[in-house]
Amino acid sequence: MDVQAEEGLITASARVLVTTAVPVERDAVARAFPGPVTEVRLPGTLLCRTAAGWDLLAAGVGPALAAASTAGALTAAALDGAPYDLVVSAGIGGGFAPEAPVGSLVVADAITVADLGAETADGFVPVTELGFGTVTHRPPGPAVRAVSDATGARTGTILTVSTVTGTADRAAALRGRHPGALAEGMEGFGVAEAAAAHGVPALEIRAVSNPVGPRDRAAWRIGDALTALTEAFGKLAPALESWNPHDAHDR
Ligand SMILES: O=C(O)c1cccc(C(=O)CC[C@H]2O[C@@H](n3cnc4c(=O)[nH]cnc43)[C@H](O)[C@@H]2O)c1
Repeated sequence: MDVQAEEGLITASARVLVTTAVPVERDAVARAFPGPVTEVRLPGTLLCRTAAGWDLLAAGVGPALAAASTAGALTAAALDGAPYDLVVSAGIGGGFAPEAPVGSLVVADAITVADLGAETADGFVPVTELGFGTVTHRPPGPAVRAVSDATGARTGTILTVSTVTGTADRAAALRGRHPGALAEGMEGFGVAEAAAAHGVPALEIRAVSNPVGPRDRAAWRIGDALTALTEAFGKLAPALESWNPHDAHDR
């Protein structure tokens, strides 16, 4: 161990857990890594470990299952004496026009749950204004910049929703409440909640497969988004390898 490592200034390669919703997204991430992928069975779940040591988890669709699966993997790693340094929630998502067109990439500087709260006669009230909970997790700035610089991803808020937006009115309402929103998905906030419970920083990265707005399944470009996801991880993995987890709280 060199002097810098002893002083904790530089760590060995960060231990990274990447969560996706479904196996096809996990496999798109895996294609970015050279070498074989090995399977690691955990109680109730299956990790895919790349030759670079990154663990990939298809954690399920929606914030609840994503949180439960991510928490399980984090707990297993901690009990094994090899806790993760970083969790990355990744997948396809909806993009708000015109800033995040189909095929583009977004990295979150805020991971915000859009529909956790109460409906009132005066409109939606987030759970924090009711006096409890959290609605936003803020990823570490240096890691967000490393991803953005490496991949060209736009940086902004990624919303987590339990119901996919399907109308122009709903899209406009979300943008009205969250002017910095560039994309929406269904898992990021759940993953970030699990990571926060373990004191581990979290990122969210979405490759845009469809516009947020009126439902139009013919407009989905899932293949293009999965290709963008593979290309993004090919660039961001080396960038995050040199990111120091001790910078996690440095904005
Ligand atoms: O049936 C529909 O109209 C519809 C439109 C978009 C997405 C879906 C899904 O069921 C996919 C959910 C899955 O993919 C992520 N995702 C992709 N696009 C979006 C979106 O526009 N809004 C929210 N989530 C999206 C999501 O993270 C899930 O993993 C159905």
